Amino acid sequence: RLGLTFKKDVSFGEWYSEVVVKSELIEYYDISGCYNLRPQAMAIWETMWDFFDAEIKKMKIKNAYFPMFITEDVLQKEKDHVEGFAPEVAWVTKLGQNDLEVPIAIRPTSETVMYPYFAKWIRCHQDLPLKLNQWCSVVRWEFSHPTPFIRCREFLWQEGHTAFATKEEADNEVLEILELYRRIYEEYLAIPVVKGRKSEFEKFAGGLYTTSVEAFIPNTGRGIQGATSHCLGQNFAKMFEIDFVDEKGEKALVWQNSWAYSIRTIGVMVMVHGDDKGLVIPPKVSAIQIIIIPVPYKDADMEAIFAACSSAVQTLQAAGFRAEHDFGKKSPGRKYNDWEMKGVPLRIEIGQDEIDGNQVLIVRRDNGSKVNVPTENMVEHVRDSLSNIHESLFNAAKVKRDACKEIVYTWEEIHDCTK
Ligand SMILES: O=C(C[C@H]1NCCC[C@H]1O)Cn1cnc2c(c1=O)CCCC2
Ligand SMILES: [Mg+2]
Repeated sequence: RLGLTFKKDVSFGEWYSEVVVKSELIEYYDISGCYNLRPQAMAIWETMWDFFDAEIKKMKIKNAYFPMFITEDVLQKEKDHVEGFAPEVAWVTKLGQNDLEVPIAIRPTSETVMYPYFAKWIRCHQDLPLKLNQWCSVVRWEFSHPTPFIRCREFLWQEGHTAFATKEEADNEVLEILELYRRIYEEYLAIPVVKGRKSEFEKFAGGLYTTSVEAFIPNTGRGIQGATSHCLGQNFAKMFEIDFVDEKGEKALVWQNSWAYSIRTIGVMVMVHGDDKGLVIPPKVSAIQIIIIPVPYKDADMEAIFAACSSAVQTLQAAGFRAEHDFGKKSPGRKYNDWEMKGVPLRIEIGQDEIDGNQVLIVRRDNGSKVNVPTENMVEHVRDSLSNIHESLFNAAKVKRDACKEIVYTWEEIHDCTK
């Protein structure tokens, strides 16, 4: 069946579940809360990964990889706040037919895995700062309604874990990382976010303070946490005895941060920009930025049309764009629907008219605008269109968010803006 059966503004939840599948981002899996991430989604994740990984390397943060399994006694070490999460922790209790003597937890996050070794590796102030990151998946057996990308039982994320000699260094890094999260949302996903500090009640229980970037989902009228950057203070240093001999020869506890963003970013992108024709992918993160489609006609010169499509792809790829052609057997109309469903930002149609006029027809996914462009201006028109698409997606999202933003000065004024 062509197109979506659910309308975004009528049945948002059903629309979301349908569009992530029909756009080929996700395939549902037979374990609730787990999903197959298909190449289109992986390409979006990789684009953000490339940006963030390059940026943290500039900050001299190194990637490592720690085991996913945690013994019970180590996990309980962080008992105060793990208690609150205990139901979410998945345990390995059997190997083959045999029960395990001691059950082993699957990491829901890696503080308890890493920090005993931070204690071992940090002896004196020359060992500081210790700044590690890992790209991995974590498991949290959530019981509330699972949602692809947004609330999964296993999800891809990065988790950064850093240790410093001084609070000042930690405070600075918390905000440097938060700025990178803002950039991921605003510069890559065209989604406006609000930076802020969580209340004592909402902060990460194990930390000193929590900062986050908050996005907004117009269809639910609710904010959503986009990514978090925590200062842990010396809480974990006390718990895991992570101390060092400072310049004065005295023992001191380290100051730590931990920070993460996950594939939830992709879910927010779908929710904010998608429409009733399917996905709308911001150009920076789209695996294919321009799809070129030949438009056959009864007595058209198909050879010339296919050749023009291939050369347009070459030209655009040479200019640094991710361009592909669709020479499939489907009708042009079917192809338009399929690529609109997949959210490709620009479509170029080339038929006999375009051959005769030495031009291309460029169609924008976000606003459906169509324009004939002389072939020699194609590259610069594509460049302008892609950056304009990003801007207009961002501005549209900002207008919707600001319509639901109120500045309040008293607790009484806080109310649900969808009412
Ligand atoms: O994971 C964090 C804090 C921190 N972990 C590392 C990356 C940044 C930040 O998310 C909070 N948290 C959330 N969820 C859980 C735990 C938990 O500590 C521990 C038990 C299972 C579920
Ligand atoms: Mg949770």
